[in-house]
Amino acid sequence: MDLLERNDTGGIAHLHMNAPERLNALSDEMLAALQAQIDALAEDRDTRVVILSGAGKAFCAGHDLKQMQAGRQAEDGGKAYFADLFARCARVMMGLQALPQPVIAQVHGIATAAGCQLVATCDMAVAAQGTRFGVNGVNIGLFCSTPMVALSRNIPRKRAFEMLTTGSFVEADEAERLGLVNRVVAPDALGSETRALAETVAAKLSAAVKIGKRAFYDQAQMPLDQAYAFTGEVMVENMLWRDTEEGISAFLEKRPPDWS
Ligand SMILES: C/C=C/C(=O)SCCNC(=O)CCNC(=O)[C@H](O)C(C)(C)COP(=O)(O)OP(=O)(O)OC[C@H]1O[C@@H](n2cnc3c(N)ncnc32)[C@H](O)[C@@H]1OP(=O)(O)O
Repeated sequence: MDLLERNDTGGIAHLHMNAPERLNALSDEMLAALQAQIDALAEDRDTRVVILSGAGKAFCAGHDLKQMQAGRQAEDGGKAYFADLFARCARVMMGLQALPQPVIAQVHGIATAAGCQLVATCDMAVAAQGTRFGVNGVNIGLFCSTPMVALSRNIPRKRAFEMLTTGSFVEADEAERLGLVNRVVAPDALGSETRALAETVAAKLSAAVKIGKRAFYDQAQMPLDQAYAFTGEVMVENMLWRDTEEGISAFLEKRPPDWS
């Protein structure tokens, strides 16, 4: 059984973390497996949408605490290992955001610490009722500074700060109100609802979704005037495609588009 299973159907790549005995903790091996899939997906022209889920009773419980304790046995107390670990984790998170395809987290059970960071990093998320979200590193004396980057950019500042400093969990309904997840569904409908969202996006003109995803994050870094100038250029490029001409013609002629 692979640590990270991949199943491709209908232009949707489903990545399934499969280390339930450690609640899919982000071990060195799990980070490497995620990075390998990110590298492959970045070059994959057939995949339109990615789903990320976890096996067992939790989506992901953050960094692997057993490996972290082992890492500190090195002569330098683990300094080099930890620096490398957080750099590798950051590369995975930034890689997910930089993927051309939208990534949807399919979340159940618990998503905590770097696991909650994964949810915040994904472009969209669907959660099962009963899922709990936290950044509870502070409970073990480890402030979740790197998860803070994604969390503070995705939910209101004061609520992010409270989660980081109290280590307390947020229930699924509140996660939806905060915008950490798009929707909360019955546990037995989690797979089908996530798949339906993925299929809706996969049915759009993939090239448009892909330049749109890149522009979504790039423009967020810019002052207002630059953001309008930049997104205007993106739209000009998009308008010049034959498939966009076809999409507009199809609308005007009241027929489905026939994209290349
Ligand atoms: C900058 C970012 C930093 C980080 O990400 S640091 C990691 C921070 N993460 C945590 O502090 C979470 C630690 N885990 C927990 O607090 C609890 O778990 C949960 C609340 C998530 C779930 O509790 P429950 O449902 O009671 O499960 P269970 O019996 O504690 O866990 C099942 C098995 O999974 C192992 N496990 C859980 N989390 C981790 C982890 N993060 N790294 C490695 N192993 C983990 C346990 O030890 C245990 O294993 P066994 O059955 O052998 O006793």
